[in-house]
Amino acid sequence: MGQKCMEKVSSFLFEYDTPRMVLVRNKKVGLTFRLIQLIVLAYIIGWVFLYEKGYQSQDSIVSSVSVKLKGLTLTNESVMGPHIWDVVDYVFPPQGDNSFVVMTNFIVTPGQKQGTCPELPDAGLCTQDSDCSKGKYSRQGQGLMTGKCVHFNSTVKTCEVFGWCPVEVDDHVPSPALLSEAEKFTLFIKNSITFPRFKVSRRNLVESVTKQYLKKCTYHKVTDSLCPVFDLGYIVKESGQNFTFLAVKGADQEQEGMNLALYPAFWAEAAPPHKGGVVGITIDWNCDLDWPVRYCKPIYQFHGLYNDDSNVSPGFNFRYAKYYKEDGMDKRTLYKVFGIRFDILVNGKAGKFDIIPTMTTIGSGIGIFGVASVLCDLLLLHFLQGRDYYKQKKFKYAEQEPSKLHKKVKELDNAQ
Ligand SMILES: Nc1ncnc2c1ncn2[C@@H]1O[C@H](COP(=O)(O)OP(=O)(O)OP(=O)(O)O)[C@@H](O)[C@H]1O
Repeated sequence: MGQKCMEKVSSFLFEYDTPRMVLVRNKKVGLTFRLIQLIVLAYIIGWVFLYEKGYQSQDSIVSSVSVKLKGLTLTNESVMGPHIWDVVDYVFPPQGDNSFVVMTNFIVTPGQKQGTCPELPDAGLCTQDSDCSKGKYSRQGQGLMTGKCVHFNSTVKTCEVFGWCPVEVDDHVPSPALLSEAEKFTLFIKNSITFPRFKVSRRNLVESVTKQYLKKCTYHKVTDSLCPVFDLGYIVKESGQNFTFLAVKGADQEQEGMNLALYPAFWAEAAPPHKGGVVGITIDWNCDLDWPVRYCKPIYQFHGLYNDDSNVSPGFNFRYAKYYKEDGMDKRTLYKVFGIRFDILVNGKAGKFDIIPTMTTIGSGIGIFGVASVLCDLLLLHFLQGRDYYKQKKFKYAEQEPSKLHKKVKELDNAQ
């Protein structure tokens, strides 16, 4: 018993078993094997290592964006007269968030005060007082109904409401847009990023953007691709939209019966099929930190968002009011603002050499080499003409144990 045990231990310690290989001298199989190995090698080195940088570990980006706009424009419409607009007047919110609206058009309702006045016909007509439920408001209404049905004009009667009077009339949107000059406004984007894992921080004001350059540069995708000052018109054009149309209602052409025939033919031709008043500005940072950090630079891209073909609620608008006191009474000027919304999004990742992904990639690469043997075995044992011969050579066949011999072995075992 003890001797058997010793034998097992010594065979465990002092023996090494290795699989026996069959060397096949066949040109077809040999060439196929090398070809597959070559393809696998090219895939591992070319794609996995060089293109996908399988030797690097990755980190995602943490970022912050702030903006500043500059530009002036003059409007001269009937209600307000000559009026100059600067950045404080046309950017919402003015604090420089990464998502903001630039006003391009508006409907102004001056001198509103709390009181009673007839509702607009849009909110519903009436014929008698009982059509107007006191204290209620209609969905499209601008005040609470007083319960009276009054003349809106000589032909139409609407419910009287208690609200900010006179009510806003917004069925005529100025066209061309009042602030169409907004196309020339400039947008300055400041973007700070960090890759916390690699402890690398960068700004979009990279080494080549000096104080002097910043004062006079304007972004152009070919000539000034690192300048962080952008013309709004250029951004909208690059996003595949048409500023002139977008500015009217914050929506592209063909919206709500805009008659293209009224516009010069080249506008209609130039206008792409996009609609919607939202422009996405993306800043991409893809940094290979095995190289000096100065090569880590932002790439700006512009996208037209809301590009659907729906005619329902096109564009972008909201209301805001400026309040003042006149003769001891609270009054306000109401603005329905049409604008273009800009959303700045930052994407990016950084990679740096790391031994763990390198070893993992090499390991999986070696594993993929096994594919060559599997495919060549398939070819050799199932498709080649001499497949039976190769099977004979590859496999050692063992028939079932002869029963007599089996008995003898058992007897010997028992005798021991
Ligand atoms: N929207 C913009 N368009 C063009 N240039 C801009 C814009 N915003 C800022 N700049 C210029 O970029 C530089 C850096 O701007 P920053 O806001 O840091 O300085 P600033 O002196 O406070 O700017 P400013 O007082 O001119 O608004 C300044 O020269 C500024 O004039």
